[in-house]
Amino acid sequence: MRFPDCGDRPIGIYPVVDRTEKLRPLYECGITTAQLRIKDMQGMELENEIVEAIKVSREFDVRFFVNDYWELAVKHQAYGIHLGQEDIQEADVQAILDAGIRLGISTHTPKEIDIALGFEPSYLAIGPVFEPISKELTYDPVGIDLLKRWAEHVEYPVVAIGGITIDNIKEVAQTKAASGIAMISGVLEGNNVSKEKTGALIGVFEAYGI
Ligand SMILES: Cc1ncc(COP(=O)(O)OP(=O)(O)O)c(N)n1
Ligand SMILES: Cc1ncsc1CCOP(=O)(O)O
Ligand SMILES: [Mg+2]
Repeated sequence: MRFPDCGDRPIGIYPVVDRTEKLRPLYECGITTAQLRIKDMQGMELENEIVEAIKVSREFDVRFFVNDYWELAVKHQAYGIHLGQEDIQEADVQAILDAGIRLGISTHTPKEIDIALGFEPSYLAIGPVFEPISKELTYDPVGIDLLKRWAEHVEYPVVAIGGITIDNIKEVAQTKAASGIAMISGVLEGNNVSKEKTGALIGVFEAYGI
């Protein structure tokens, strides 16, 4: 079932945004992987957001993932889809594979890692590394040591997520366990993209990451 990989470059700093308008400033900073995670739209408004996001991501040759809405990602040929543990059980995984679209899966425990490995995904996200800022989770923070230990058993690219900001990213990058480091609030100043923070995050990843 193996899903296509994300290419030779590390996934790198991997912003997760709630609106397409946030993507261009991130791409202008040199971001090469990003995700659109919309929780407050539906219908044509949602589909138009995704179509526009795919368009601007292709313009910058960015590896763009859609969160949750796998049918729209397949319909509009997004680069990839990110699904959670519940979503992956309900999705038509074969249809995603047949469409040649990449698949990222969330994990929070060794059991969930084992489940995700069964899908042979393009990457496997592990989190929350620290206390998450933008999402309430029932899972305890994984921490740096377990991130390293769990990632050792994963032969797919690992993405770390959860509470990661410019203040703590160095210790995550130094594990060299994560091909990608994802965040929601870490690239923002209020509700706007901070090019300064984004550039600093990229600098740390390039200096200490894989
Ligand atoms: C890179 C990355 N990792 C984890 C998540 C969380 O996805 P999911 O479990 O589907 O939860 P929601 O984001 O939908 O609340 C993610 N989106 N991206
Ligand atoms: C969606 C998600 N999945 C695990 S933690 C998280 C929220 C990440 O938000 P932040 O980067 O602001 O902590
Ligand atoms: Mg989701």
